[in-house]
Amino acid sequence: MSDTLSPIDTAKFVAAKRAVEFVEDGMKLGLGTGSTAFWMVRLLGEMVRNDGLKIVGVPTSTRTAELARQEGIKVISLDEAKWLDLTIDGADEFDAELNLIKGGGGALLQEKIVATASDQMIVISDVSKQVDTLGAFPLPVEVIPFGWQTTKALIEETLVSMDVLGQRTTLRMNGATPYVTDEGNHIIDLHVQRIGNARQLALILNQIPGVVENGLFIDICDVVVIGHGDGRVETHDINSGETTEGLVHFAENENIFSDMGD
Ligand SMILES: O=C[C@H](O)[C@H](O)[C@H](O)COP(=O)(O)O
Repeated sequence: MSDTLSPIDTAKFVAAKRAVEFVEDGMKLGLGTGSTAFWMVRLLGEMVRNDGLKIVGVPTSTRTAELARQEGIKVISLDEAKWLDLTIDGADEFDAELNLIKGGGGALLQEKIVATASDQMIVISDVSKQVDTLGAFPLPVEVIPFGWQTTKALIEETLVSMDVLGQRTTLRMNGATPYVTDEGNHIIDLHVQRIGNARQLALILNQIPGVVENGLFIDICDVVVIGHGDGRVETHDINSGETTEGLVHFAENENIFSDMGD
């Protein structure tokens, strides 16, 4: 459908384009992180500059804060906002109940705080992230650097005690050094293959000393907008049970594609 974007980027773009239709004047928005959320922030920037949309945004990472400012979106802190109308963010996996794995880009902690402090969370995703059971994507767990090897061992013991299929854990690296999150923490990725009881695992992981937060988002997401490479979008609302389908039209020469940077 698009000569400018690959099918995967088209899918991400159309999901974002449909999701920003939920945004209304005066809203306080949570701004997600990642390659799908990138389009959402770009589109909101256009709406602010061209249509006079009045919003304030609470970013979920330093990357998103920088992009939002570049786009002319007024950025405030969560403490200034206190509560948000809507958060739009990507995900690494989502299931039929709209439970999620997030944190592939390392931003899960701020993302979970921001999404939880929102009346509504919309996930934007390409169709490849839809799964029957969460867990094929390695589950990120944010840990404090102090004693991280002990925390990692405790996480592995927990996986064994819960009989989780696949108990390998790896410290996320950034080249030769451990990856460091915006909060100065590390991330341990859990290669569990399949998470039978995501609700229970999310609770138990957070009880391990040294664990700050895990990437399982349970009962937080309200709506998922799924984009396809041919421009189709599906929207599922978990609260109303409503599902809609449509086609998002966009012009190849939209300004938004002219300075994509990367
Ligand atoms: O930490 C990163 C976030 O949870 C992202 O929303 C998630 O990894 C999906 O990112 P992307 O849209 O780039 O696939």
